[in-house]
Amino acid sequence: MKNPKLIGVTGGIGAGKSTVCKIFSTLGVPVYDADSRAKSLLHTDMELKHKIIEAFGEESYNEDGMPNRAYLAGQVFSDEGKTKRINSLVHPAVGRDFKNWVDQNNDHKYLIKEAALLFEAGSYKSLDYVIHVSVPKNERLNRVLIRDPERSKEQVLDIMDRQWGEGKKKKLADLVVYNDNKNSILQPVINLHDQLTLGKEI
Ligand SMILES: CC(C)(COP(=O)(O)OP(=O)(O)OC[C@H]1O[C@@H](n2cnc3c(N)ncnc32)[C@H](O)[C@@H]1O)[C@@H](O)C(=O)NCCC(=O)NCCS
Ligand SMILES: Nc1ncnc2c1ncn2[C@@H]1O[C@H](COP(=O)(O)OP(=O)(O)OP(=O)(O)O)[C@@H](O)[C@H]1O
Repeated sequence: MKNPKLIGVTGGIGAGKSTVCKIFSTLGVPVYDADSRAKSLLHTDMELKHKIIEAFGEESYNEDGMPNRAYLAGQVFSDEGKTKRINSLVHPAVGRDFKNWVDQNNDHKYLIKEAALLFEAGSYKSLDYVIHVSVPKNERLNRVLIRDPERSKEQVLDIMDRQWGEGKKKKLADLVVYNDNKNSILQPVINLHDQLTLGKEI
């Protein structure tokens, strides 16, 4: 057991967290994708499923038992109170799941937790370092509209309103990686990997 350092990768919707994490993954570093895990827990964690139905109604799940994501997105992203409600149900379940995952991957020098809401959810406090992937809001909007053709501009702006702004997150981050049209993320990520592999501080 190497008692791995825990590194968070965060950033607003469309910043490029998954893109950054693909590089870490290619370098052989295990990545915990909190957003995907959260979605998976919505149907595999029965206690969570019951709580979601209690809070948002039977329509929260399709007939095949899978979450009705479009319905849930419509519910939670347009209403701050409802975002808080789903977060208060999902985040503790993700926290437990992440702990188990760390225990299963503890033979690495460091591990990555990718999550959109590391700061908002407070879970950054249990990590060693947090990397914030930064891209101006307009550029993120453009990228998400290309990536997610099913979302309207208003829906993406609603999601952005549910997340903290760039300034607040940059202040809390240990390192900011710029993924705008002027900078490449490749070299900063490789440099970081070298530092962490050698056990150096960020
Ligand atoms: C409401 C759900 C079912 C909608 O699913 P859908 O496939 O439409 O969206 P997806 O999960 O891909 O989210 C799109 C983007 O929205 C952002 N986002 C997701 N959940 C939240 C949230 N609770 N608050 C703010 N932003 C969020 C992220 O940037 C994410 O990448 C889903 O987002 C969900 O289960 N959210 C609650 C879980 C959660 O908090 N996840 C994020 C951190 S663990
Ligand atoms: N430097 C870049 N230039 C242009 N497009 C990019 C760049 N980096 C990432 N993208 C694209 O932007 C989109 C958003 O990136 P990605 O999915 O990695 O973001 P994310 O932060 O994981 O988003 P989300 O919070 O929605 O999960 C993707 O389609 C990705 O291919």
